Amino acid sequence: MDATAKPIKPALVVEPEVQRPTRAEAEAAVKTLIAWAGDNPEREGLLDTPKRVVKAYEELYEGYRQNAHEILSRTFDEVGGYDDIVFVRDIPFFSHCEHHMVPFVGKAHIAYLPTEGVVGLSKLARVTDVFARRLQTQETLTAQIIDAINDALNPRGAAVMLEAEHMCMSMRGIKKHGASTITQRFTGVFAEETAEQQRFFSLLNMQKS
Ligand SMILES: Nc1nc2c(ncn2[C@@H]2O[C@H](COP(=O)(O)OP(=O)(O)OP(=O)(O)O)[C@@H](O)[C@H]2O)c(=O)[nH]1
Ligand SMILES: [Zn+2]
Repeated sequence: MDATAKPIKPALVVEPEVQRPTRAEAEAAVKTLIAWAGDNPEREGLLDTPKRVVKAYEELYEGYRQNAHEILSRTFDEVGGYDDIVFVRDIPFFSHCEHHMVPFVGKAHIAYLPTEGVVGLSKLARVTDVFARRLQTQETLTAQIIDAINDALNPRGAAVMLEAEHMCMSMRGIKKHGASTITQRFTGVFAEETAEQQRFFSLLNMQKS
């Protein structure tokens, strides 16, 4: 390998390294799971369910076919020299835990300090979805979002906080409805300077007008 080549970060790997089964194989697997749950996959109400589930999976897991770097590649320089904090909070997301394939649902709060122009605000929400629409842990999701922002925008600092409820803890297992999990990661000046970190928290807690 060329010693200067930049290694691909796992966060930016788009395609899983597995052979994708055919749609028919995926539908057959759903049929098996219906029977495993205890129902009859041949009864009328369930006949089209494998098709619908596979179609839903295409949407729920579309992040595997998307590229965060591409989404963040379009930046705007004409922002009147603005170089202070850009903070988008309360971005709703849905993901699925990689242990049980059950949803976890919550909000992302994302901030960065621009250096080379700013990115469209919606792109921060899109990047959240690129990684949320995969099988995840909340920790990995947090790390992948901030890695993608750092990689694409080279900001002076970035901060990502996620708060979510995991249905695998509410609907099954320990059954603790309402428990929320918070994960956060700071890089650059948000990691190095307490004052910047405090600014993140005060904006996070600021009353909405
Ligand atoms: N750290 C972390 N754990 C998670 C996440 N999503 C689910 N889990 C946990 O993953 C763990 C899997 O534990 P296991 O003991 O292997 O599986 P299990 O027998 O189904 O566990 P229980 O949920 O306790 O019934 C559970 O404790 C879940 O709460 C996540 O995003 N991050
Ligand atoms: Zn789980």
